[in-house]
Parts: sequence; structure tokens; C-alpha cells
Amino acid sequence: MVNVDFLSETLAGDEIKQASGQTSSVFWSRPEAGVILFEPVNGYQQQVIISVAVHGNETAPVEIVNRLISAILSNQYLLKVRLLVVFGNLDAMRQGKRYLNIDLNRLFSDHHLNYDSCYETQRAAMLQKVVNDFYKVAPDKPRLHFDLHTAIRASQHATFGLLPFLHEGSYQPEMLTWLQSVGLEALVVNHESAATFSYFTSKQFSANSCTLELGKAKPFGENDLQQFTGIEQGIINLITGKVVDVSGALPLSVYNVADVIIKHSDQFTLNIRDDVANFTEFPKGYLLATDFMSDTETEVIYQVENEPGYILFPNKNVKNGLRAGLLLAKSNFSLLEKGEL
Ligand SMILES: O=C(O)CCC(=O)N[C@@H](CCC(=O)O)C(=O)O
Ligand SMILES: [Zn+2]
Repeated sequence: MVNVDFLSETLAGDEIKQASGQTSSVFWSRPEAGVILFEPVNGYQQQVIISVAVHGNETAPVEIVNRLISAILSNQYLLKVRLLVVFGNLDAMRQGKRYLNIDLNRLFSDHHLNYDSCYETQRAAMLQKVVNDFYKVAPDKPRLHFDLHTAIRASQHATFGLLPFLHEGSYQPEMLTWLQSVGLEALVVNHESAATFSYFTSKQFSANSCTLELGKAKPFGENDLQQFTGIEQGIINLITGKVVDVSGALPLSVYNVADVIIKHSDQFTLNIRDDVANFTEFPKGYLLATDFMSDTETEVIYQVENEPGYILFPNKNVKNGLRAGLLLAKSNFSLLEKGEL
């Protein structure tokens, strides 16, 4: 295994050739296909989950994390955290698709139970169990989860994070410092529960969780990983316990989710062209989308209420009932730091 490429082996199929092993500093094991656990021989302070390919065609994070796995297995880093690396939607990754039947990132927190059984519902149930097994070992040690994605559209912020809604408390200062240190351009703060992986770990396990978006989705081999050295180094710092200095970091732009655009029916129309980049500004009054709910015969209108509004992830091709975009409002980092968002 030490010389095996985790990505190549995972792409080849679900067979796990070697289930566990050990280097001089770390025990490793593979509880499921596409999942690898690292446990430092000399103990640890934090428990970290790094997930990638929850959408199968989002390959840059997979390439970055695969490099990291090889480096850990060849003893390049002295791990100071217990680390779980998860490749999410394996069959979709093998076929270069976002998903096969249902978007895996809409199935966590038991939302998979709302659908007929398929590859993604089974994978969501299995990943929930893997996460539970991982975190329950050390309930008193801080938990972190970074779920790495790439976006469908171009973006005015090349790299950004989405913080899951917190029902109580505020975002951990150490996590906010780390997010600043990796060179992200923006943070988006959610204000309602979701069926995403990062919301699941945050809500269910009080993990300090964040979805990270790294550029635009491209096939394997076509990514310019140089764009993401900040994130890659940030993950290395995190897992090797290196303290980061953010005194010279650029201030992060911060946005609140002002409205979630839901596609209710086939009559949904989106008034945003395909070439409009994420975080594009729209004026007050702009009609973003319309829909019709036939059960109550109600017309639904999504409009920019407060000036200006910024659009994120507009997508008319999602299944009915799912999120077709987020409308954002500008906020600022100091409010986030003070726990006032
Ligand atoms: O570009 C897009 O439209 C989607 C990119 C993506 O997969 N984003 C995640 C964000 C998850 C979150 O809100 O935390 C997703 O839509 O699942
Ligand atoms: Zn994604």
C-alpha cells in the first residue's frame, strides 16, 4: 500500500487490496472503499475529516488530497491529528459526473431516507456511519471537517468557503483563523439547515465544519493545482499541528445567505445566463427566478429585495424541490469574528 496510489486504486474499483498497515509514525486503515483513516502512533490533539468528490466531477481537491495521502504514507509529514480522508461519490467520480441518480450533497442528515434506494442513498448512509465511528472514539477532542468542492460556474472569488448554519454558538475562532490563513477570498454564512455533508458534521457532531470551493470543475489531469497551494499548505499545517500567522493575511469578503432559491416545479425559470459568474451583483428589484406551485396554484417570485444582491450557484437543472441558487448580501469579517452573524 505504501507505494500504491490511493486515487488510481479507488478509480479502478471498490476492492480494497490492503485494509490496514503502519509506517513509523502512523497506523492507517481503510474501513470502506474510498475512505482512509490515519491514526498517529504518538497520540493527537484534534480529529480532522477532509472530504472530496462528494460531487464526482470535482477533481482538483481529489488530486490535492491524493498527493497528501501519498506523502503521509511515505512518512513525509509527522501527523499531529487523527485524520479521516473521504472520497465521496466513487461511481460518479469514475464516470466524471456530478452524481449518477441523486446529488449526494443533498442526502446527509438522513435525507437519504426520503428517496428510493440507489448508489448515492447507500453511500450517504455509509458515510454517516463512518463519520459517527470516527468521531465517537474521542468525544472530548476538537472535531474539524473540511469538505472540498469545485464550482460549476466561473467565480468572481476563485476560492471561498461556505459555513454551515449554526443553531447555537458561534464559529470557532481557530477555524476562522485557519480559513484566513489558507488564502480564501470569501466566506458565505448559511442561515438555515441543509442536507449537505458539512451541515451534517456541524449539527450532528458539533464539528467545526466548512465547505471549501476551489475554482471551477475540470476533468482529472486538467487542473492547475498551483492555484490552490494556499489550501494545500493550509491542510498540511493543520494536520502537522503548525500554528499559522494571519497578521499579514488579506481581509476576507463575507456574505450572508439572504434567500435560498428553490426549484419547485418544471415551470421554474431562471433569469440568469449560463455565463454569469458566481458572486455577480444584481440590482434591487431584479427578478432572479419564477416558479409555480401547482398544489396551491401559487406563483413564486425570487427577486433581489435589498440592494445589492449577489448570486451564488444558480442552476436551473437541479431536481424539483432542491436548491437552484443562493442570493447573498454583503457583510463583514469583524461581525463574523465577534459571533454576530
Ligand atoms: O457550482 C455549483 O453550482 C455547486 C458547487 C457545489 O457543489 N457546491 C456545494 C456547496 C455545499 C454547501 O452549501 O455547503 C453544493 O452545492 O453541494
Ligand atoms: Zn460540489
